[in-house]
Amino acid sequence: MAAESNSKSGILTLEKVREALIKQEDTIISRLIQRANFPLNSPAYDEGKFPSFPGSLLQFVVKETEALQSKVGRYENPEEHPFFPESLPLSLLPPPATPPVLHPAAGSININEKIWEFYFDELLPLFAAPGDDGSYASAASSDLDCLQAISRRIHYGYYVAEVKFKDSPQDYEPAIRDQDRDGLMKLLTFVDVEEMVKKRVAKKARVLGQEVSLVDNANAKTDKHNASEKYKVDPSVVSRLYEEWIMPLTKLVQVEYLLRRLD
Ligand SMILES: C=C(O[C@@H]1C=C(C(=O)O)C=C[C@H]1O)C(=O)O
Repeated sequence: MAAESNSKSGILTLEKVREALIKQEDTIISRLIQRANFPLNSPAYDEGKFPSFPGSLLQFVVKETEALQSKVGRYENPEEHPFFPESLPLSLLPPPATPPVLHPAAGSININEKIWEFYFDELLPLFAAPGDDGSYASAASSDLDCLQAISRRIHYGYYVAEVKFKDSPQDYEPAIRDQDRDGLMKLLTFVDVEEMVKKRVAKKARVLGQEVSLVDNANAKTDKHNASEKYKVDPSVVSRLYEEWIMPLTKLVQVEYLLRRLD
């Protein structure tokens, strides 16, 4: 998957980086909707359930998919990280010709373990209905699609951090020299932007996840936010995903990157 053009061109502005994050919202929400087409399908996550695989069916799907994607250069993009980095095959393509935009520190910051944990332990049960319809391969591929979109969004924090640093090195450098995590967190946090993000993603979940029918529903016409209206993924879950996990982890990536930015 190609990185957005701003990450390749070297002309990084906060506006462009934020535009890229906004586009990624659509991808994340569409993928959650896709996963919600299947019930939880818990046997896909049981280790040893299928003797043909060493771990769970899900782990098998993720490892095999990542091996293939690694060979075609997916992980040459700094914002793309594998969930199983151990013994991945190398890319068969020549390295990217464009000069790197980021400090090399980006390569050593991978918080996919945290992402994996919250996705399976907390998020998935909030939007996948209980039950088992036997379509384990589809559910597992769909999980990987969600995980990759969320991971990419969170690790995009490198670009956010880089552009904020370049815009005001005089503010960031003292905090970096003091290795002051709290100070950096304060500098890079924009509460009003975060509030807008939460509202926008809930709205997108309402628009992208509405049931479309040829018959007009009188209630839907008069009350767009009717509580009885059914969405494919609950908009409040999407808003919570951003509030509790995506935005805090994007900021964690920013802090980790900035702490190493002067190395
Ligand atoms: C990503 C940014 O940094 C922080 C994290 C945000 C996010 O993850 O959406 C939003 C606002 C900031 O507090 C930004 O400023 O756009």
